[in-house]
Amino acid sequence: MSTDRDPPADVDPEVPGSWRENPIWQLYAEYGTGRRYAVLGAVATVLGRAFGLVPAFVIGLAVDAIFLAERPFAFPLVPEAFVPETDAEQLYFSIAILLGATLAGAVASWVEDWGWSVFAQRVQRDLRVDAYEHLQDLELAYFTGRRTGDLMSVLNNDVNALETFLEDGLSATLWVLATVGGIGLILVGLNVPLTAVTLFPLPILAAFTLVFTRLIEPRYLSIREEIGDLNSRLENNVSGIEVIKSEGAERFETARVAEASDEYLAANLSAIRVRITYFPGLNVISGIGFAITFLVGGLWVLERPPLGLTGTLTPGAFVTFVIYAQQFLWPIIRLGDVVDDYERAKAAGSRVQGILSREPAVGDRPDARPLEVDEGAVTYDGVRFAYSDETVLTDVDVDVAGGTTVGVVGPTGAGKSTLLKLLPRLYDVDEGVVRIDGQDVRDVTLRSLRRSIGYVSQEPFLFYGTVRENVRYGTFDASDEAVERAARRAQAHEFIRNLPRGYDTPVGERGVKLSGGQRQRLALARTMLKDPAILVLDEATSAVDTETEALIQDRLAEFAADRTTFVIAHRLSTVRTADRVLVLDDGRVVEDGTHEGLLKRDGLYANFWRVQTGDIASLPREFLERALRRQAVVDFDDEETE
Ligand SMILES: Nc1ncnc2c1ncn2[C@@H]1O[C@H](COP(=O)(O)OP(=O)(O)OP(=O)(O)O)[C@@H](O)[C@H]1O
Repeated sequence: MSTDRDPPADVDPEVPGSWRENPIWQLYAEYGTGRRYAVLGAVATVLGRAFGLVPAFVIGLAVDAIFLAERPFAFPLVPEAFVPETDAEQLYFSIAILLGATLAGAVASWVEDWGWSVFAQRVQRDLRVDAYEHLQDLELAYFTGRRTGDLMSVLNNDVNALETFLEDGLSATLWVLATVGGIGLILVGLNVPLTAVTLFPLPILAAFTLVFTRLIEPRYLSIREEIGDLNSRLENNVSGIEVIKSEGAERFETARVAEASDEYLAANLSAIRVRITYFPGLNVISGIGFAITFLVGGLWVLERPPLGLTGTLTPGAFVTFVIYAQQFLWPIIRLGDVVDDYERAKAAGSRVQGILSREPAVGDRPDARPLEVDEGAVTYDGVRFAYSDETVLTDVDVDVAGGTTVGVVGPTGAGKSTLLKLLPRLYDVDEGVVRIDGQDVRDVTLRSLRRSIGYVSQEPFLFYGTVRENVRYGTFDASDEAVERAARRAQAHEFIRNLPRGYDTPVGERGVKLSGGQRQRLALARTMLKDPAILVLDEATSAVDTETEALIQDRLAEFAADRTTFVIAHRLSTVRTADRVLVLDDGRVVEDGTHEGLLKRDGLYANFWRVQTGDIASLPREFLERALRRQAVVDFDDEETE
């Protein structure tokens, strides 16, 4: 089964050998539903090539039959009755066939492009939607372990690379086969020995192409790596522009971008050096081959067959040979491109497959039932949890009666957020059980579970859209009145009204910039509209000023009265009125009671209270020493100071 420690999306999984396991084949088998378009494209490709070969043949025939009278004016597929008799008529007939073939070639080319494009575009669309749907079903841990840029590049660049290959690569392969096959057939029909001479450079061209592919492959790979680094740097810098400016780090960053660009440049130049040698090399080889055909054919027409060859060669057949011999070069060059596109598409396909074949670690069990919330009682029973190697929660046993408001406090990194992320199964426990009204959260459907829990985080995310759309997010059928009611309850209505277009003001990326406190209030409104049975507020009001917080608290108390509510807060005044306060330290629940009770107990909570009421002088020395040690652990986490 997959784990957190799987390779990131930009690392190609091993591609198995059998063609059935080839990622392009697998994706084609699954998504190539528009196959009839591909078949249409293929037929048009072959026909188009056939029409494309007609002119050289007709010119050769016209030279021989009309001008030199060396052979009869006869076409392979045209009945004799249709062929005119006089030279002038034969010339017009030849021109008519040339024009007809050109026209038919144009129609075939249109059908070819249309068929292949529709086929490839459909695969691209279906594959992207499917890969996205699958990706969003994967557990949160999958996302936190990966760079956003990598995942974006799978959904964008890799899916596009596949589309390019399906659209251009497959048709180009057929085009090459049809060209070489068609020319070969005609040449063999005209003169077998000279065909052998004309085809002579083919194996040399193929070997030369193979060497080129071997040399260029690692260079292309290194270009992809360098562009990945450069993109990550640019993406990071654009997101962090505020820090760059406030730290006056523009020159430093320009130098870093220049450095990444230099590496990209070097990688590109290295590939360019190989590529620009390849194409002239192809020209030289095929040019020599062409010259040999010209020489042998020329001598043959002028005097007699050279090199001990036998048979006849008419001047017209010689012209046809010369034209076709030149046309051999292009299929080979195109084949080089196809091989290149194929390699790229195979790597891209295996990355897309990497996402599609991954089973979500957090998902519905086959027999999952909808969650039934009655009281809203929450139980943590012997819970242990670790993010990969680091154990964050140990032996957590908590019983919360339905309708209770529970404050959760503790030093930074104690595991408060993690504890509550286990409730909507953003992560699954490693040991123990989390229950809601006696039902293991892993036994119920994710949809019903998450509908029943409202989770407001410290840094709420706003989608690009209007304020109204953001509040309505998740409760998509809510009326405008309901949206406004929720906003009033979250103390957001007043500031929304003062925005340029009120509830219709665009926010989120590229929208009006809202303050941290305003964003938090929109997120609260979103949750209040959802009206969940269980509410989790994770530092949900940390960014609002104390005066607004007091107002929000008042409304929240009313909202939380009949539902189970967890409130994580550093500001202890926020949890003071809670029915119960859990104090977490180093992944364990170390204190549990009411505000008054915990003050009397004179433990960790009481010391936090002293800090917040400014009574630093009466803090025990031991508390300060522990705080210092804890800071060291938080700051230098990987050095394991404790
Ligand atoms: N997605 C994650 N992947 C790996 N480790 C994580 C992840 N999220 C949190 N942690 C680690 O787990 C520990 C507990 O984090 P958590 O956010 O639950 O603490 P917290 O008590 O809510 O802290 P704070 O008060 O600072 O928000 C920390 O050491 C943190 O570094």
